[in-house]
Amino acid sequence: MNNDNLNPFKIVQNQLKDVCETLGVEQEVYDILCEPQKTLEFSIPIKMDDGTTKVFKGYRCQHSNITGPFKGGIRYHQNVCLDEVKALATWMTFKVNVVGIPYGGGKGGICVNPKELSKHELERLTRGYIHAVYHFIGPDIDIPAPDVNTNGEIMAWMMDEYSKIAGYDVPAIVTGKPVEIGGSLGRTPSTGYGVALMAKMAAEKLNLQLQDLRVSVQGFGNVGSFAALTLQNLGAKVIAVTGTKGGIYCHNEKGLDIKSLMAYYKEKGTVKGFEKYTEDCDSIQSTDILGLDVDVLLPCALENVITSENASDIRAKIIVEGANGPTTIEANKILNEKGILIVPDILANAGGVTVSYFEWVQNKMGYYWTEEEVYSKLQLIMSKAFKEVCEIEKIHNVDMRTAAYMLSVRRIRESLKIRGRI
Ligand SMILES: NC(=O)C1=CN([C@@H]2O[C@H](COP(=O)(O)OP(=O)(O)OC[C@H]3O[C@@H](n4cnc5c(N)ncnc54)[C@H](OP(=O)(O)O)[C@@H]3O)[C@@H](O)[C@H]2O)C=CC1
Ligand SMILES: O=C(O)CCC(=O)C(=O)O
Repeated sequence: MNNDNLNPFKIVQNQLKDVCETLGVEQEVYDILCEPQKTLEFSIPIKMDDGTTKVFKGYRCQHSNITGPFKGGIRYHQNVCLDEVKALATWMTFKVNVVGIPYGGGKGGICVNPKELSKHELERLTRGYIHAVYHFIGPDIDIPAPDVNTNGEIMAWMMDEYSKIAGYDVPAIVTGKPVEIGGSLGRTPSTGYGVALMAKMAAEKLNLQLQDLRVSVQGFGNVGSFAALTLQNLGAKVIAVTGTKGGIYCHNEKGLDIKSLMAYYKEKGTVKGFEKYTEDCDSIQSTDILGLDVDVLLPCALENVITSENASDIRAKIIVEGANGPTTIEANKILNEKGILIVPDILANAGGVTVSYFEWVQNKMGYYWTEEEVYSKLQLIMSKAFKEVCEIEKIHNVDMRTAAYMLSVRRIRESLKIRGRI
């Protein structure tokens, strides 16, 4: 029986409460940020391929636009619910303010297992979602993007449907679009790239050499795969990867060949079975990933995977949270006591929204940057945020998560003050 608080919205409210107390800010800061500004909950009926009609539950939550338009992804998953969407939207507000980009926080989702839908059903569902939120979102109001089980193709359908209703092309309505229709170079790998960059900076902080690092990755979707690839390109060895159906572990000194694993995943939709095609590789259970003997652990799947029940098994020196909310509050305490360095989600996975911001800026200018420009601007923003968080960590003798929240809440408070809201 797990006694951890597993409600992500309660978790983020607790995180906010703690940081407001640590900073000693006005009660109004907590009162304004502890609930979203607006949340839309709706039904999306769609015609299935067999002629029947099914109704899906959809959400879009606008947590705060005090520092800019609401911004955040849309998740398609069978566990999507109101409190999860509210939590993810709230984390977005803190995330954009850690990296200092001019956005607020939002998030959306549909309660659906997209793997059970045909491509045509998925397209109708996506277009139905846009019909439901059309009057709620806008390129200067609330800008969706990809999250779990959504991708460039889905963003293209969203942009197309919004533009059809508007009567003209509105590329800046979503980010994470294919480059052919106004997407930014580098957006697809950006979250994983940023996670890898944060792992590199965390290793440097502990005086560890990248070449000596053994890395494990939970989740091999957009974030996990590009984090693994980037770390391998930087010289680290990725020795284990898992997904929902199981995973793989590599015994040799070189680690997994991530490019081949990505090609395998693209074809099969799972990492399971890759061991049959690779030397020195075994299959492992999904749950085995956390306790492996590695230097760096990258949780890149879902919330609440590191709990008080498994935190003491973790042997990594560094955890870089690619996923949003992978660590419960109770587990965080155990990991801190063990002296594990955690780069928190609101910093670690901010590379995605940062390049989304670049995409939106490029859409507004109608002028597009090279990949090198995108990556160099991303590196500047993320390494600056990492250093600012470390500075607060040192001055206040707190962990990196608390420091990241302190940096973010201070910035939001400043905006509230200047705008005359408090
Ligand atoms: N996409 C983005 O730009 C951003 C995403 N994030 C966060 O990163 C996380 C991952 O998102 P993303 O990569 O986009 O999502 P994807 O849908 O691309 O991939 C999700 C991955 O997680 C795996 N997974 C799900 N549940 C489990 C589990 N219990 N154990 C092991 N693996 C599991 C899936 O396995 P399988 O392969 O078997 O389906 C899949 O590989 C989420 O928390 C998301 O909110 C954060 C910032 C930006
Ligand atoms: O790219 C974006 O706008 C948001 C990505 C996202 O949903 C996240 O950072 O969790």
